[in-house]
Amino acid sequence: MSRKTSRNTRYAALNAGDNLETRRLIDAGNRLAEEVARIFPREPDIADRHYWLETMINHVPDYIYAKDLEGRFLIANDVTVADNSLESLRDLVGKTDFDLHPYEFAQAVADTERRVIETGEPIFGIEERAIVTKGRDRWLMTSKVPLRSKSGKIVGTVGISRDISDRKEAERLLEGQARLLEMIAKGEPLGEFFDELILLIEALLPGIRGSILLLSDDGGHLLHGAAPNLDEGYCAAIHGAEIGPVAGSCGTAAWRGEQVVVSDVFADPLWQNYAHLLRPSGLRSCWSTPILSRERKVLGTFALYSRDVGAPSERQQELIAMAAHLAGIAIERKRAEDRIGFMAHHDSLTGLPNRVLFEDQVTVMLDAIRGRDQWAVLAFLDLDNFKLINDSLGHAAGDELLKAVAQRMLAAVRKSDFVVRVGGDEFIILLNGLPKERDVVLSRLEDIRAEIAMPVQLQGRSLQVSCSMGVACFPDQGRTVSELLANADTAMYRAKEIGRNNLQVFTEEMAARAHEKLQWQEELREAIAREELLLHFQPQMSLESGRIFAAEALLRWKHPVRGIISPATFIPLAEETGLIVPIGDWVLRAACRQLKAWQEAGLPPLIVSANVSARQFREGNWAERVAAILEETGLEARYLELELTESLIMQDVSGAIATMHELEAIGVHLAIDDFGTGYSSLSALKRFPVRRLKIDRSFVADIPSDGDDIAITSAIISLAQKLGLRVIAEGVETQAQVEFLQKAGCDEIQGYFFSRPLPAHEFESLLRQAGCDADGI
Ligand SMILES: Nc1nc2c(ncn2[C@@H]2O[C@@H]3COP(=O)(O)O[C@H]4[C@@H](O)[C@H](n5cnc6c(=O)[nH]c(N)nc65)O[C@@H]4COP(=O)(O)O[C@H]3[C@H]2O)c(=O)[nH]1
Repeated sequence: MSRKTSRNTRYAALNAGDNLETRRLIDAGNRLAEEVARIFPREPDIADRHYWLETMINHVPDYIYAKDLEGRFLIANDVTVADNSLESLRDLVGKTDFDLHPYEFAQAVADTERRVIETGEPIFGIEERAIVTKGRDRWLMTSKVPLRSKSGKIVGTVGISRDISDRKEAERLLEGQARLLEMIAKGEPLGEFFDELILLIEALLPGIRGSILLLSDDGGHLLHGAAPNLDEGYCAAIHGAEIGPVAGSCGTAAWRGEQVVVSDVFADPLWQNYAHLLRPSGLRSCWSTPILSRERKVLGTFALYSRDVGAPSERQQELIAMAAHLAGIAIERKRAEDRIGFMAHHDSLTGLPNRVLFEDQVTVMLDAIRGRDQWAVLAFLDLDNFKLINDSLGHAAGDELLKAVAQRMLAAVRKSDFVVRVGGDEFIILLNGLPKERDVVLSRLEDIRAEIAMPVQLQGRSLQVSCSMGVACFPDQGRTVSELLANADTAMYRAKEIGRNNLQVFTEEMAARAHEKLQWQEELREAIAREELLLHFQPQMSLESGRIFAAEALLRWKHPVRGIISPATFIPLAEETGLIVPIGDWVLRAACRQLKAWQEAGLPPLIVSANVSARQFREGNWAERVAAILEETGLEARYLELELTESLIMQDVSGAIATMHELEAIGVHLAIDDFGTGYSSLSALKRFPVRRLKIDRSFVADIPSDGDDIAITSAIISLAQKLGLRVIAEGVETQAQVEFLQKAGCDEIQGYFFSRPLPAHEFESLLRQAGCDADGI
């Protein structure tokens, strides 16, 4: 016995390797041998020994058996007999595995035993799937050693097999879970994931069939998810079934948000409307568990069907819970992915496709139309005065308006067309496959414009918003996406230029104008650096003293080719492009520097006034910039007057007043230019910290012949007097105008009557001649 023990130990060392089960098996054998040696007397009675041995092996839960050279069972312990569904050892002795099990398994066993017999070498720890005819299939870990006679001759085999089904199942579950998690991580299609999940559960629970149903977006119906081994007809019949308090296992589970176990579908009232559908399949029980989100909202159901009547076992419940949990993760993950994908390609406010999606798809759409006798029409669309609505009614109202407009556009186009929000209040509409007829195109687009212009109810008000459109047709007005976009943009620009609320189709002439404008813009950008800008000065005269008290600095551009260019030509461009900001700084610096130079040259005190554009004024730190320029040029603030147009102030009255106070605090004076054109209210005017009103040239021009202009001018003068403001009339050209203004009580005049704007040196001569008197400084 001790000799055998040491041999076994040696085998263990040789063959077991790292296999834990094998090692345990061998250790158990070794311990058994030692125990037998300890318990048995040295020379026991042979019958006792036989009995003891038999008792012992019958207590071992593993299968222990010996076979002859032909694989016939010679002896086996009780568990081997019982698990082969036999009554007694006698029923087993003399049988081979071919008598007991399916051919393939029996053959595999016979092959192993043959090897042991032929080599005389034992084999330890073979893992084999025992596919048995009777009883349940199981996984075994088997060791086989040669059975020898007393003389050492091999007369058969001895086998020990341990049922390792539980361990194998746990391993299989772990592997399956890992595979499923990997599928989730890789974002594999949900259908494939569900199939894999159900197949895993079905493999772990033989005879059971699984199904996954998904809750519809409206939350009222269950839709087919996966059921790889359920009858297709049954799946089709329950697809779209309504959920409710009496709606089979799944419909009821989704309705209640909790597991519904139906042990017998033919006896349970929950199945009254569905049982007949299941009858052909032979399935009897159905246990359905809701698949829940992290917030515990029902996403769908995971159901198991069994041929047996009954409820799930503890083990089955564990698997159901695991499967429903994994399905929930996969669905949520997929939805999050879909959401991210949607958000990356759509505008979050309106839900319309965004520019990314447009750029992804537009080429394909254009390619589809290429070669056909049709147009794809690309329209840029911009809401007119959207900013005003946004600023006055608030962003929430602006958002509502955008949503309403987006819906209207969508409703006005066909499914094959494309409406895109490019940003802010800008949209692109791509109409696909229109006949090449200008009238048809225009009428379609005008219909869309009319839809947009229908009143919208916002915050209890009825609002109407118009839009400007720029249009380019593929392929005639752009053969590539970028050409088409650029040309539609040019047409859109033109639509805005001619007063908004209209539609312009791209023309070559527009392109030429746009090109020319671009050139102007470049030249203007360089004009500052090339020192092509200069100032002219126009005197402002007091009607009381008849003397010059101020000079308005007026910008000129000395173009190397085009000669002197009037600011009326280039200031609008400078404002549009933002170049007015550096240009405005230059003007202010040059004006202050010139006045300081005149002061240092001994000329009497004089005010210099400069125009300020809206864009400059809106620069956040504008008052600081003015202060810095005064500091830099050394001019005292009280000699500087800034002319703000009435319309500039009216764009944002409270913001303008705040900036005006900042300027006032520095010591700079302010005047309102073009007064009378911007509809400032009397109450607003009272709040402006200004010193002077400048009557717009247009009212002065027809004085004294035009009665209306006389009335307006007189009203402005008396208004200014009442508010304690000085008033100056600009554009004064005639003696008659001067006389009228004098009589009306106007304080000051500016205009060709007295002098045109002059270059600095000529203005200086005029000053020296006429003298000056900056009263009130
Ligand atoms: N018909 C007529 N016109 C007269 C008479 N007296 C003066 N003018 C013109 O009227 C304009 C007065 O300037 P404004 O109303 O501020 O109108 C200015 C002002 O809005 C803008 N501007 C000029 N310089 C600057 C500047 O430095 N910055 C900004 N932002 N705008 C400027 O360009 C506009 C045009 O400037 P200019 O061409 O210099 O035109 C000047 C001046 O030459 C007259 O008796 N009859």
